Amino acid sequence: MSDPRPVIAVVGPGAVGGLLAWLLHRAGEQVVAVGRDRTVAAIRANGIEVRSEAFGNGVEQVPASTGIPHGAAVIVATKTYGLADVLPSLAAAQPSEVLSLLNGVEHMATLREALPGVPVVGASIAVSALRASATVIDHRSPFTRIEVPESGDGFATVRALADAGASVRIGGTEAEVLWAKFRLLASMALLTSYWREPVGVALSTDPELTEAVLAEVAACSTAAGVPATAGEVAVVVRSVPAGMRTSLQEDLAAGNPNELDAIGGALIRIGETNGVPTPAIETIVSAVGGTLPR
Ligand SMILES: NC(=O)C1=CN([C@@H]2O[C@H](COP(=O)(O)OP(=O)(O)OC[C@H]3O[C@@H](n4cnc5c(N)ncnc54)[C@H](OP(=O)(O)O)[C@@H]3O)[C@@H](O)[C@H]2O)C=CC1
Ligand SMILES: CC(C)(CO)C(=O)C(=O)O
Repeated sequence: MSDPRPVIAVVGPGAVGGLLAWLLHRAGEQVVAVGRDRTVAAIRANGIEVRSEAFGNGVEQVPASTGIPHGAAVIVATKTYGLADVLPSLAAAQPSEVLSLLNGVEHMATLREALPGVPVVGASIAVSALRASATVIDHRSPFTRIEVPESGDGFATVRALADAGASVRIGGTEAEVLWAKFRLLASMALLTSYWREPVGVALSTDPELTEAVLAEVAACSTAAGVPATAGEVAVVVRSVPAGMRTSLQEDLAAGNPNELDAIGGALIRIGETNGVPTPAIETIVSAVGGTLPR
């Protein structure tokens, strides 16, 4: 007899969460988009619309709620700065599992501390998605790749995402998965935000600064237990399409709340803890946001 499919709650139905909730609902999963009042009201009124070359265009009437159903299998897709606000309701819902798709490396400790006894796994997602409005999502990348560590093998959310059409790869430790994404994201996000240019121009404008950032990111990764060289980071970063922009850059340009602290701040904190100097990253963080960590 096959396992009954659990209710899946997507907490944070923005660009990433909305896209995944839409995909899951289209695939026939029992999915609920869990958000704040205005977004929930908008989804109830309009459904979630996705505009995507990869998946096609369409509206799905995804059920929406401000509360997490008890015992649900949860996908967390808030921004890092929104995580603290959802932790109490997440803990109260006693989820059967929690799959985090947040960018960054510091949030997993926070999640685990709030959810003792709950299976929690940190995965990463490579996708380019942007909200055109509260309920309309532009899926701009031809890919939607989710990297899940070995510990997430068997998660109902992972199986459902794969069945719904996301490209899911399972392998490695959580630290390896999160740092692989973080090394790429942090290098690109800091340089694109500093130069206010797409990746290609941001990497080539000041080669010395670029090399310094890549070396500091690699050194922090190594210090955190996931060895990497600047050369390895450079190969991955240089394989990204030159015209790509990052969500940190977009958020800073729009004056929106942003993940500068979860990206640059985290690297500076990791450097401080491990005796790794991060002068280039500090210069960029000060210049773009003035938000140096405590
Ligand atoms: N967009 C992308 O292409 C990519 C994003 N990521 C990562 O995925 C994560 C989500 O990003 P993204 O989807 O772009 O972000 P969005 O801002 O589009 O969506 C975030 C969602 O989280 C909700 N949220 C934020 N703060 C709170 C809060 N305090 N309480 C409850 N809900 C909250 C928002 O609520 P509301 O609806 O009320 O605004 C929104 O629904 C981030 O860590 C990002 O770095 C990773 C790869 C690519
Ligand atoms: C790496 C990138 C640009 C796309 O996946 C991203 O995660 C972001 O901009 O937040």
